[in-house]
Amino acid sequence: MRKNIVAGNWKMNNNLSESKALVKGIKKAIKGKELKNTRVIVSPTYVNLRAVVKKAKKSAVEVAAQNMHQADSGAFTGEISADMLKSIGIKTVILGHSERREYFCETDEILTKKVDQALKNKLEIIFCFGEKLEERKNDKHFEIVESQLKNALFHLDAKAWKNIILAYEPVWAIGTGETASPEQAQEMHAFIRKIISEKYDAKVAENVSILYGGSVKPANAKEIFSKEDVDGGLIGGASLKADDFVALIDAI
Ligand SMILES: O=C[C@H](O)COP(=O)(O)O
Repeated sequence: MRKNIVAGNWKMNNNLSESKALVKGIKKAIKGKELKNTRVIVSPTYVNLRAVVKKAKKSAVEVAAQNMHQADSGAFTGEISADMLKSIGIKTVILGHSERREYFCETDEILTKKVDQALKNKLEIIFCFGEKLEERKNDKHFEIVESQLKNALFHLDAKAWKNIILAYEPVWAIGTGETASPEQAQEMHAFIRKIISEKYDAKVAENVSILYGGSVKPANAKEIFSKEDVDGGLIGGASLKADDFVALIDAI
């Protein structure tokens, strides 16, 4: 059975003490809570990963990296490898976030390499994708999403999908305050499950968690998360305050 997931992407926010305080707050707030079928993940910036992993120890909070490089090692100044992440206790990595695609020129081709590299290193992937506003306006959103998934993930065999979490994030809804309606999210998530089922089988499609991301906050989370094919959220802004983030966990 697939899991619900509430994942906080802290992006380029929180210095060391802020990161430690935030994870401590989340850890304290969820202690003793019955999380049932829900995973809680936070994703600090690289330099704070180790400290957050340490603070999150002996709690239900898992820690993910926001990115990694596709090569094993070598002359790639400023980059981080899968092996480095693993060596500090990281088991999950976010790949393909629209900010990486937009500001750091990450193409489907590069993302395919990153996906393969992560899986080769036994890292679980939260794979992000989603259409831009123009694409939605021109009714191209299904086509775009399908091509993003096909290009970076459909070369994988069915077994590999055990280590894939999908995060549908319409670019027009990220950090804008504008959320996809629960119906728009459900429509897209059902479409995603359908194309995975067609490519693989119903079991793979049913077992993959599909998160929604884009201006999810305590006020709208319950309605979005209640949709059948929405298995939680990848949260930006609202993951930066422990109270808000925990309210989202409660909304599942
Ligand atoms: O990774 C998270 C998404 O980009 C959503 O960000 P947001 O909740 O601030 O809109």
